[in-house]
Amino acid sequence: MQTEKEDEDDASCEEYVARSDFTGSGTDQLSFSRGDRLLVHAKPSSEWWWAELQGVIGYVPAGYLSQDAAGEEEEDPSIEDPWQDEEYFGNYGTLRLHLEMLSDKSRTEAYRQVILRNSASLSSKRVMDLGCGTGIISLFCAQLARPSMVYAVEASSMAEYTRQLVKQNGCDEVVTVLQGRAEEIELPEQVDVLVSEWMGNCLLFEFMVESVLLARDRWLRDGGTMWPSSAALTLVPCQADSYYAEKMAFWERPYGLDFTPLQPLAQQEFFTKPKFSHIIDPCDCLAAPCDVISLDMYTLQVGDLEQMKGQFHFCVEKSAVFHGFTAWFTVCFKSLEAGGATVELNTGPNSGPTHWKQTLFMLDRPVSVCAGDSISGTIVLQRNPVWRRHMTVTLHWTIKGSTDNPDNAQAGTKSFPMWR
Ligand SMILES: N=C(N)NC/C=C/[C@H]1O[C@@H](n2cnc3c(N)ncnc32)[C@H](O)[C@@H]1O
Repeated sequence: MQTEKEDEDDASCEEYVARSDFTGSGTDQLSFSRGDRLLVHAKPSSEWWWAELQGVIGYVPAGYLSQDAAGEEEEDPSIEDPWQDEEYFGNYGTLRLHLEMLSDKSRTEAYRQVILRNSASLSSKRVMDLGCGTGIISLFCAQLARPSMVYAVEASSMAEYTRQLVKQNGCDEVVTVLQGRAEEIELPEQVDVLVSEWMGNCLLFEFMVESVLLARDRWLRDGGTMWPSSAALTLVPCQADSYYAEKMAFWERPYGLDFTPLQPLAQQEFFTKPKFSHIIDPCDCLAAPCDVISLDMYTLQVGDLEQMKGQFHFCVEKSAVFHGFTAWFTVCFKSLEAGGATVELNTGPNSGPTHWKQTLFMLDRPVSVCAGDSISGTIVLQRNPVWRRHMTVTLHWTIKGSTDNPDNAQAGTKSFPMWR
């Protein structure tokens, strides 16, 4: 028999259904699986609610929950595969993306340098190459070092060709190709080194990093090495005159006509999403770039990926038009030898070009800034609760003049879906 208080409590509780798995991080977040029915006790914020599942209480991301009207589990047919694996691995079953990655000398040479500089220490080591693609990293291991075994794991149909490449290059004694998702395959043993080239645009897009963390927890021995060992997302305020002219100013006087009524459409169409494969010229940077998010691949947890937050404070170095922010990433590979040299792969404007290039986030309206002004704020990478390879990047910024009094500060915020 429920007491009046319990009735009252239940009355204030609402039942929700989880639309996707969620792995909580920290003690106060509640983990759950898709289809779980949670009792929401309170909604302290629009993002995080206080909920209960089988007697356990904790914070849950509100975006993961839906209140299906009829009460039975209505599966949204459009969300048949939140990881879009069919399309994702389908793409990697063709050569286009592998050719792009292999043609990227900065990227591929960086991994080759890691193997070369650690070749002595790699002797008799067991290596897992997660998402090996055509197997280039595994072939470097067999060609430049003497590991005892390399498990080259590849989920797409490319794996059968990778097996041929391994045999064609006389590496089949050392390299074993396993076709399947890293989360599902079984290795005969733990490994000493987990190497993977998992970085997506803005570092995290595609969220292949989740697969790397799950494999780390399952197959990397204690004290084993993660390659990359760390990663950092870098941000800088920038001018983007040519992009702005091409997409927005163009409508001012095409062929002597006034097409400015189309500019709101242009803003919506060209500036709502980030511009992948932007190439920023170092002189477009309005301030010294700064690392806004840093990942330690030994301690990072899957739950941490739901929301990554960073802060920035830029001192504007030259008077210019502030069109937006540009982001890129750097990964580091620590040496297998204590004190050995770290190899770095930097995808920024002062390093060799890579296939990632940089990512440009255009403001809705450019702002003129002067040397000495400050641009400070936060960046939030919010993982999409349903489409698990996607995220939204939200920037909050405040521009303060060096001379103006503080209440002349200009604040702004904008969210950029990548891509849903
Ligand atoms: N975006 C960048 N940089 N690299 C993407 C690299 C992706 C490669 O790794 C494979 N891959 C991705 N995730 C997994 C997984 N969980 N298990 C096995 N293979 C996987 C893809 O099929 C591509 O061949």
